[in-house]
Amino acid sequence: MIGIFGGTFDPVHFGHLRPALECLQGLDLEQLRFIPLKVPVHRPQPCASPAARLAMLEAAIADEPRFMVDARELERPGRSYSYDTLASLRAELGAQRPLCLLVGADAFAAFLRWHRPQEILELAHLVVMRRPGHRALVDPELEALYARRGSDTRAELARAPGGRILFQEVTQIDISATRIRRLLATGQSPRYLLPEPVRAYIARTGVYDGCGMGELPA
Ligand SMILES: Nc1ncnc2c1ncn2[C@@H]1O[C@H](COP(=O)(O)OP(=O)(O)OP(=O)(O)O)[C@@H](O)[C@H]1O
Ligand SMILES: O=C(O)c1ccc[n+]([C@@H]2O[C@H](COP(=O)([O-])O)[C@@H](O)[C@H]2O)c1
Repeated sequence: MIGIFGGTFDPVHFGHLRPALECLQGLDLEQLRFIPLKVPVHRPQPCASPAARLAMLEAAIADEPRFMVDARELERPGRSYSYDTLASLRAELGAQRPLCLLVGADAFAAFLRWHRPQEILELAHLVVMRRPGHRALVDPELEALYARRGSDTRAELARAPGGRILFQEVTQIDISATRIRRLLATGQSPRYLLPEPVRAYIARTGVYDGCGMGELPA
């Protein structure tokens, strides 16, 4: 099984990395691809450039052999729809290989408003990571989807290319990229919230200088 973890990663932090590693280990994934988006469908444009977010991701995962960065969304013009990304991965990896799309609880809560959600679920399994302060099953429609597609076992995911939804227990880490950008905007250090090479990259390049504070999630 291959894992796919899409995000803005503006910047990548330990709230991404530790839960992602626990999914990799818990589901015994062959590899986990971090896929930074280019043009968000659902939120304002990222503060750091695609090249900077890519460089920070590469620095963050360099020591974990089964982690890799996949830059296909950065190379594709237009909005970064997850459906398009999964369709292109499917074309490369074949119809049968199980794909697991990792999403945090907040991303999953909005899943039915994504572009072509039903088709996404045909192309891949969804692996939902709980996240502090966020509910995953937020409405009856999503609950109904989970009632039909929910799964508790890795074995069930391994048997099909996609179509199941699994909640993976992960360490709860209350870190967001918004909070890190706010610290930087107020001249405070983000040290220990993200990997040291990423912190050093930010300090060296000034990539977040002049970036707004952003809204903290409620
Ligand atoms: N602390 C965390 N715990 C679990 N999942 C997380 C955490 N932070 C982010 N994620 C998940 O990682 C994916 C990418 O998130 P993203 O890059 O938007 O990070 P973020 O910290 O939420 O950023 P921002 O604060 O800019 O919205 C999403 O599926 C999100 O739910
Ligand atoms: O394709 C969509 O319609 C869609 C809508 C919202 C979010 N996503 C994807 O969900 C992932 C997490 O998004 P975010 O904002 O939490 O970084 C990222 O890969 C987004 O491209 C995708």
